[in-house]
Amino acid sequence: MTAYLIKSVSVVGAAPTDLLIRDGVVAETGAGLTAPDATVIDGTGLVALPGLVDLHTHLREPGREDAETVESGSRAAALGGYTAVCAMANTSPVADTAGVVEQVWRLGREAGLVDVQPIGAVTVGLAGGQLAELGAMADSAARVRIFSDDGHCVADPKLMRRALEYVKAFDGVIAQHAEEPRLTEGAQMHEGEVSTRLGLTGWPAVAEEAIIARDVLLAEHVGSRLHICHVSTAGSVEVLRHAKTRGVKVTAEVTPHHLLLTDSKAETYDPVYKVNPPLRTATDVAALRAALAEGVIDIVATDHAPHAVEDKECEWAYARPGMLGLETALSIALDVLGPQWDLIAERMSRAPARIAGLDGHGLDPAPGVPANLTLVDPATRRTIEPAELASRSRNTPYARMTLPGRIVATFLRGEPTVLDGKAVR
Ligand SMILES: NC(=O)N[C@@H](CC(=O)O)C(=O)O
Repeated sequence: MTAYLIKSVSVVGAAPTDLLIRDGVVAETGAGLTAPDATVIDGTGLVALPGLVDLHTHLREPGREDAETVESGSRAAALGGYTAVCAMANTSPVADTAGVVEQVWRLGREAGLVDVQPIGAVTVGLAGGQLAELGAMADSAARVRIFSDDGHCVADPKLMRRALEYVKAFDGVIAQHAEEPRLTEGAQMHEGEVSTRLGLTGWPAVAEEAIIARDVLLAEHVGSRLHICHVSTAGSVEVLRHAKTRGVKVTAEVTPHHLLLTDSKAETYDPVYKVNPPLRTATDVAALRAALAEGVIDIVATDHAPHAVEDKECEWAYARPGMLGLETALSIALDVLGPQWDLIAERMSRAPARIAGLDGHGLDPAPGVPANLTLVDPATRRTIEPAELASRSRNTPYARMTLPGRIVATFLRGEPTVLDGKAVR
């Protein structure tokens, strides 16, 4: 195993120091380190962060390997500074059995570029009718702790209650896609001034807020852990604030795109901006940013949703919802939050690792800690070219935008997955 000596790097924004990586761990930190056998990396101007952890990634394997595979998604993740991703269950077949979650887990190990932690479905086939084999998935080699029907809401309150009760036994968490389906029938975009003008059916904010309100009360009643996927409205923030004040065990995520883009993008009729939940208003964006800074929203999660060209480059009404996220998330966070490195480390690494219970991840580089880390160059700006992305899909909403920050290197247990901004394999 090669040793790496990173010279003069700022660890999470602190004064520059040297980091020696050896045998999979951070062996030493301090000024003026030497190690004749180590490969030296000049860290001047770079920031070392604990490897990023994504709680919400769609890897599309099994079933839609034309859009993404575990390997291509893992490479995109590593290039984005990630060392662990949680793979959503809406594959084909659905990850609702021990067999499928073990398959995804094994493919992740074989790719070896990030730790892939499968998420299990809450209900059989994501159909919302009966609970999936939560216990078997938890006991499997994949050790599933997060369950989600993401893409679909667990709309039946009784099933949601059962699921919360079930996972409590092993400190699992239900990650809810909060969307009251009766309120979003035929919805194409956020319900508001722009949807009225464009004549597109709206997805009202209340469809999200009503489910979050119901589920924080259920989680409180059961005493179980609830996580809310892709929070998108100012009203949701208020419901979450209330729940947290009451001590409900609820955590929440926001996506990079909901922190940056608004429903005005729909005016282009370019389906690259079609996503679930939809892009909202500038007021919502401001509330989400404030909630993230304050901690009412715990984490940034990408909702990386790759889609094949034929599913995106068509009429708006027929396009699938979803956007790429892994290779641009850190840049968007830097753009939105500025160089608040401790906040970025907390919201994109430490907190998601805690929620997912991922050992060895989300730990600041320090002696003895597994060397899962990423090196960021905050001074470089780069222009996003879809053709250059490692993802198999091209549906990035940031095409040809110039964004701050470049991932220079990523290490997974001491081995580089990215060096000089390029995937090692
Ligand atoms: N977020 C998205 O817009 N799409 C997700 C699932 C979903 O609809 O939430 C996907 O799997 O493509």
